[in-house]
Amino acid sequence: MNNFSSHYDDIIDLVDSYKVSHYAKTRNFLDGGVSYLSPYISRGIISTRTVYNSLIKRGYALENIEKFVQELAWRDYWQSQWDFHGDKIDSDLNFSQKSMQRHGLPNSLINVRSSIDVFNVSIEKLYKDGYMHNHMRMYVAMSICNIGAYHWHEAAKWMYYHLLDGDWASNALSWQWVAGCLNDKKYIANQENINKYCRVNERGTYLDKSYDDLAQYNEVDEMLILADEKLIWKQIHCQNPESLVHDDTLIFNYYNLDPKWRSEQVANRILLIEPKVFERYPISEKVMTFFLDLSKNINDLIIFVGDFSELKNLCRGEIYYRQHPLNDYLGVEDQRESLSSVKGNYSSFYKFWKKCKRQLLEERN
Ligand SMILES: Cc1cc2nc3c(=O)[nH]c(=O)nc-3n(C[C@H](O)[C@H](O)[C@H](O)COP(=O)(O)OP(=O)(O)OC[C@H]3O[C@@H](n4cnc5c(N)ncnc54)[C@H](O)[C@@H]3O)c2cc1C
Repeated sequence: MNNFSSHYDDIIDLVDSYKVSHYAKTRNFLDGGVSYLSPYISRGIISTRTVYNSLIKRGYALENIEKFVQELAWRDYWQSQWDFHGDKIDSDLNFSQKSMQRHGLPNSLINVRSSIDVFNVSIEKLYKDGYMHNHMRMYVAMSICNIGAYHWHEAAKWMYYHLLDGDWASNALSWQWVAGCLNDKKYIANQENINKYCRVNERGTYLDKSYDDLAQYNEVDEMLILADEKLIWKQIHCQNPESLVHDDTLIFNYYNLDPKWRSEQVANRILLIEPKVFERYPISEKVMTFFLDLSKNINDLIIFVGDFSELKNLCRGEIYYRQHPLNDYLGVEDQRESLSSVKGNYSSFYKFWKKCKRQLLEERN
């Protein structure tokens, strides 16, 4: 069971005490030495840069922790793709999803009735803890999209709904990567692979086949029944203020909860919850509670539920916010922190990484 603390000092302790040495060798195993930092990075309470700086300060050299830093860079890469493509990441980006036959979600998986036990255990854990290991996310996504022939979009929304680290760029684009919408190649894993990385020994399942057989799959009975699943976010009720005390206003939101951001500035601190964002990308009650708990690290924060335009009417002075593709705010925009300043559209992660790594090495010299 993962208990994700919402206290800032605990989070910084986690960053500063993370032992990265076994990461490259063990990260693909369900019980491997991963960092569990994604809920904090996704909520913008810390950044990929915070994590990298902590490692460098502790004496690690980039060459010895490259795999881990590459994973941090994957996150920045997906973000830069979202910045570049905007809403286009909500549909098949580079290639249409091939052999797709249905929309919706398979009842067996999302209601924990799969004939593959380790899927049931992991999905139950997702509902309970709000976390799923990266390799399991890939297995579940490939089962839904490439075996069950479901379109990726609703399934991605379902996973995002339950993840404490829900980040629409990492989520939607990873689902698209699995479904072959980014590079026209579908990701498939068979039961032997799952058994190895999950340390189980399941036999005779629908995935217990050779890769050639799996590539020819037509239909799997247990994947055909659609779930009647509605993702509803529970609006929080709060009384919006009628006026604000200070001249300037800092906007925090689902993607920016950094208590260190402009912390010296005298300003109103507003947690802006725009219903239109959560209607489009709903989150579960559990995830909402975690988000609100994390926001308590920001002193004197006022929760405002409504559109930016309504908030703007209450503000006298300058409005400050951090850049994010979901924001259509007006005011002074600060950049988000990332590993490097590399931005824009890169057709492959490795082209992006090459530039990012060069910057990281240059900054060392
Ligand atoms: C289908 C699918 C859906 C996903 N949805 C999300 C999501 O909604 N939010 C999210 O943050 N990540 C998502 N990921 C990426 C990845 O699974 C998680 O970032 C990772 O599992 C988080 O666990 P960790 O912090 O222990 O990672 P670690 O392995 O310790 O990695 C350190 C950090 O690097 C970044 N990272 C690691 N792997 C990836 C990756 N494959 N892609 C992007 N960044 C990565 C994360 O910020 C992570 O915190 C998804 C992956 C898949 C395959």
